[in-house]
This record gives sequence, C-alpha cells and structure tokens, in this order.
Amino acid sequence: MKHYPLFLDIKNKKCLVIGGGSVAERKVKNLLAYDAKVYIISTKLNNALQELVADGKVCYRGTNYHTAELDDACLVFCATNNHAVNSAIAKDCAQKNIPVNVVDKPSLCTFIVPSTVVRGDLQLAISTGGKSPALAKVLRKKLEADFGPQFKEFIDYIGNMRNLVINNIEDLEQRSYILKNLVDNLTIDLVKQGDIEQAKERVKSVYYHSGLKS
Ligand SMILES: C[C@@]1(CC(=O)O)c2cc3[nH]c(cc4nc(cc5[nH]c(cc(n2)[C@H]1CCC(=O)O)[C@@](C)(CC(=O)O)[C@@H]5CCC(=O)O)C(CC(=O)O)=C4CCC(=O)O)c(CCC(=O)O)c3CC(=O)O
Ligand SMILES: NC(=O)C1=CN([C@@H]2O[C@H](COP(=O)(O)OP(=O)(O)OC[C@H]3O[C@@H](n4cnc5c(N)ncnc54)[C@H](O)[C@@H]3O)[C@@H](O)[C@H]2O)C=CC1
Repeated sequence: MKHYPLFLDIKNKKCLVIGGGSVAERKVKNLLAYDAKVYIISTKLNNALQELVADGKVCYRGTNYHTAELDDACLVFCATNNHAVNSAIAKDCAQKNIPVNVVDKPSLCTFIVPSTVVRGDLQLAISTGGKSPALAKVLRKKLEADFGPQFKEFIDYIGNMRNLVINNIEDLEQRSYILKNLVDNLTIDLVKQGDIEQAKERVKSVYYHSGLKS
C-alpha cells in the first residue's frame, strides 16, 4: 500500500492527457465530470475524443509532446500505448513534482485512479493498489447496486441537518452527541430500501428528541 487516498478539487485546473485511445477517453470523461480544463496531446484521437474536441469540451494540443506542455498542469496522464513515451513523460513530471498517472506502469504512477460510486456528494472510492483493477470494477458494481441513486438526496438531507445542528445547538457536548448519532445502520438500511421519508424521520427524531440531553 503506497498511495494516500484523497479527494481533489480540479475545477478549472489544467489536466494534461497524452494519448487518444479508449483508456485516455475514460480518463478524460472522468476529468470533465469534475470540471477540469482538459488538454490532450496524441498522434491520433478516437471518435469520442474527436467529438469532445469539436464540441470545445477539451483542448487538443496536437501530436507532439514537449516539456513546456507540462507548465501549470495540476495532473498528468500518460495514456499512450507506447511505454517509452509514457515513461519519459513520467520522468519529466517527477522532476517538476507534478502528480502523474502512467496507465501501463503502476510503479511510475505518483497517483492512481480509483473506481468510484458517485451519489452526489457521497462518493465511494475503491482501490486495489493496482493489484486488480478488474476487482475494483466488480466491487464498484456491487456497491452501486447496494447504494442506489437515492443516496444523493439523502446525503443532501443529512448535510442540511448537520448545518441545522451546528447553527442551533451551542452546547458543544450536546452538539457532538447529536452529530455522532444522526445516522445509524437502520437509517442506512431504510435509504437502501428506498424508504427515504422514513429515513429522514429517523434523522429528525435524533435532532428533536433523543439527542437533546437535559
Ligand atoms: C494502476 C492503475 C493506474 C491508473 O490507470 O490509474 C491501473 C493500471 C492498469 N489497468 C489495467 C487494466 C485494466 N484496467 C481496468 C479498469 C480500470 N482501471 C482503473 C485504474 C487503474 N488501472 C489504476 C489502479 C486502480 C486500482 O486497482 O487501485 C479504473 C479503476 C479507473 C479508471 O481507469 O478510470 C478502471 C475501472 C473503472 C470502473 O469501471 O469502475 C480494466 C477493466 C476493464 O477495462 O473492464 C482492466 C483490464 C482487467 C485487468 O487487467 O484487471 C492494466 C493492464 C493493461 C494491459 O493489459 O496492458 C494496468 C497496468 C498494469 O497493471 O500494469
Ligand atoms: N490503466 C488502465 O486502466 C488501463 C491501461 N491499459 C494500458 O493503456 C494503454 C493504452 O490503451 P488504449 O487506450 O486502449 O490504447 P490505444 O491503442 O487505443 O490508444 C493509444 C493512443 O496513444 C496514442 N499515441 C501513441 N504513441 C504516441 C505518442 N508518441 N505521442 C502521443 N500519442 C501517442 C495513439 O495515437 C492512440 O491514440 C495500453 O497500452 C495498456 O497497456 C489498458 C487498459 C486499462
């Protein structure tokens, strides 16, 4: 285990992808989902990437990589099918301290991309440390089935409820008690079953009744 897990804000940040095949496409689409400014360099672009360029969603920087392309990059993805090219760019990134992902050589990655389940602000990220991306994908599908789309609404509700508690309960001990008890397994099970209203009622009751110690 060598990679530290974190969630990064890449909105409007330059992210450079070298390569234009299906792996580059997956990385690009994921970056766009988080509002990054995506730049691509590749000898060829597949159809999906050509469309993204034509629609102005990503900036195509041509076929040739130069170190100057790394300027201001927040993340770099070496996603060509040419190992020598990927490794050379990774070396440049290492020298400039720019986080780099090398799709064909986990040992050269300073960051790796997890498999994710996204339910609004609730995100579950799975990594196998590169040992089995296929397993990460299988687990992602299992978790997607377990944590349905309704969790988006629920996480927003819990977030609002937490703010309510923070804004209205001055006693720090009481506040902490309520916050720690806002959700339990039974509530999560209700959300999983799609019974959001009942789940919300349980959360509310922690705030209005059981949490309020005298
Ligand atoms: C190290 C890492 C670096 C990185 O890319 O970030 C890496 C490396 C490599 N992947 C390879 C293969 C495959 N990768 C996938 C899929 C995904 N790969 C992703 C991440 C990662 N892949 C990082 C580690 C993540 C971790 O485990 O912690 C996911 C999670 C995220 C994403 O890419 O967006 C995404 C699933 C998203 C989803 O659907 O949920 C599939 C499955 C499929 O395509 O159906 C296969 C084929 C099956 C297999 O090999 O297991 C190969 C061999 C290439 C070759 O054979 O030449 C290498 C290189 C090597 O291992 O040497
Ligand atoms: N990390 C991951 O999740 C996975 C990684 N892989 C690895 O990723 C590599 C790429 O896979 P695909 O996208 O399917 O390959 P692909 O063959 O579809 O695309 C390769 C792309 O690299 C570009 N390219 C080649 N040489 C270049 C250069 N010198 N400069 C700029 N661009 C160049 C090509 O024009 C092409 O667009 C594979 O070789 C494989 O080892 C494969 C599956 C999953």
